[in-house]
Amino acid sequence: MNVIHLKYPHQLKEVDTSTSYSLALGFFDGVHRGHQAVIKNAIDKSKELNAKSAVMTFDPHPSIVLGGRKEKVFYITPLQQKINILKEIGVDTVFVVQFTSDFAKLSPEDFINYFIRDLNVVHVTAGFDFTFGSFGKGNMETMESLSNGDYGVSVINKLTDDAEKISSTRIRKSLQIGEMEEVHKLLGRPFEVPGLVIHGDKRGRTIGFPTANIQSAEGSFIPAVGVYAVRILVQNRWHDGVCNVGYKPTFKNPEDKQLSIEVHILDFDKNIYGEEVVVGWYKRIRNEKKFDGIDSLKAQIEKDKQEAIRYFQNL
Ligand SMILES: Cc1cc2nc3c(=O)[nH]c(=O)nc-3n(C[C@H](O)[C@H](O)[C@H](O)COP(=O)(O)O)c2cc1C
Ligand SMILES: Nc1ncnc2c1ncn2[C@@H]1O[C@H](COP(=O)(O)OP(=O)(O)OP(=O)(O)O)[C@@H](O)[C@H]1O
Repeated sequence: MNVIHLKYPHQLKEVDTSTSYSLALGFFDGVHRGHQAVIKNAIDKSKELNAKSAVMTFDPHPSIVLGGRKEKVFYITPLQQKINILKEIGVDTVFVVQFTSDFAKLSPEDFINYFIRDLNVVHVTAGFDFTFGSFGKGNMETMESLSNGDYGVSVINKLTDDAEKISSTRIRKSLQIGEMEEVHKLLGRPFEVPGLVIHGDKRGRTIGFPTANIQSAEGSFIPAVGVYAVRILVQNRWHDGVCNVGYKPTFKNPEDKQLSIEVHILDFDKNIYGEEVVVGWYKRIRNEKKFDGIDSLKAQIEKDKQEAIRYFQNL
C-alpha cells in the first residue's frame, strides 16, 4: 500500500497522475464499522472502474486546528495504526492531508479542484454526514453538484447500532468508561494498544501472579482504570490474560500517580522484557481497589482470572 502525504498548497510530485482513484473521504478515526462500509464501497467501485482504491484522511484531527469541541478528542487509532488497518482492509493508497488553518479555509470548490480533480479521482465515496470546505459548507449534495460529470459520487447511509449512529465520538465515550464490549461491537474488532514490555517492581511473581508491565506506544489511549479480560500478542501469538490498569493502591502511595498497565498472561512463563506486544481489550471486570492485605488481593486476582477464562470460553 502506498502512503502519500499532501500539504496545501501541495506539490503533485509524488502523485502519479496517470493513475485514477476511487476515493473514500473522511477522518476515519478508529476505522469503525461505519467507516468500513464507506471504504468497502470505494474498493468495490475501484474494481468496477478499473481504478486504484484510496482513502483520504487528515492529520492532525481538525478539532486541534479549529477547536470548538466540548469533549476531549483523543485518537482511537493514532495515524500509523489507522494506516496499518487500511492496509489490512486492502486499500491501495492512503492520502494523508496535513490539516492546517490554510487548508481549513479552502472553499468547497477549491477543495474539489485541488484534492479531487488534481488527484485524478474518478469516484468519491463518503457518508451521509460528510462535510468539507471552510465552515463545513460543502456536503454530499455539493460534492455531486460540483462534479460536472468529472467523478461519480456514492453516499453511504447511516450505519447504526441500537438505533444510534456508530461514530468515533461514541466509541471515545465508551473507551473512557472502559466499556470494551461495546467498543468491540462498534469497531468490529477489539480495541488494540501497541506497547513494549518493561521492568516493573517485580512484586507480581512474589504474589503468584507475574505480570508483563506495558509501556504503551506514544499517543495511545488507555481505557479507564480497572481490571480487564485481554488478549496479548507476543511473538506473533495471541494469549489470554487479565490486565490491571491503575495505580496499585494496595502497595503504592496514592500520591504516586504513576499509571501502570500490567498483564498477567495465562499459562505463560517466558521472559519477555523488551518485546513489542499488542494488548487487545475485551471486557471490563471490575474497578481497581485498595485491599487490606496481600492475601485478599491474591484471592481477588484469582477470581478475576477465572472470570477472564469463562469469558474467553464463551466468546
Ligand atoms: C488481574 C489483576 C488485578 C489487580 N487488581 C489490583 C487491585 O485491585 N488493587 C491493587 O492495588 N493492585 C491490583 N493489581 C496489581 C498488583 O498489585 C500488582 O500486579 C503487583 O503489585 C505486582 O506489580 P509489580 O511487580 O509491577 O509492582 C492487580 C493485578 C492484576 C494482574
Ligand atoms: N455510522 C456511519 N454510517 C455511514 N457513514 C459513516 C458513519 N460514520 C462515519 N461515516 C462516514 O465515514 C467518513 C468518516 O467519518 P468521520 O471520520 O467523520 O467519522 P465519525 O465516526 O462520523 O466521526 P465523529 O464522531 O467525529 O463525527 C465520512 O464520510 C462519514 O460520513
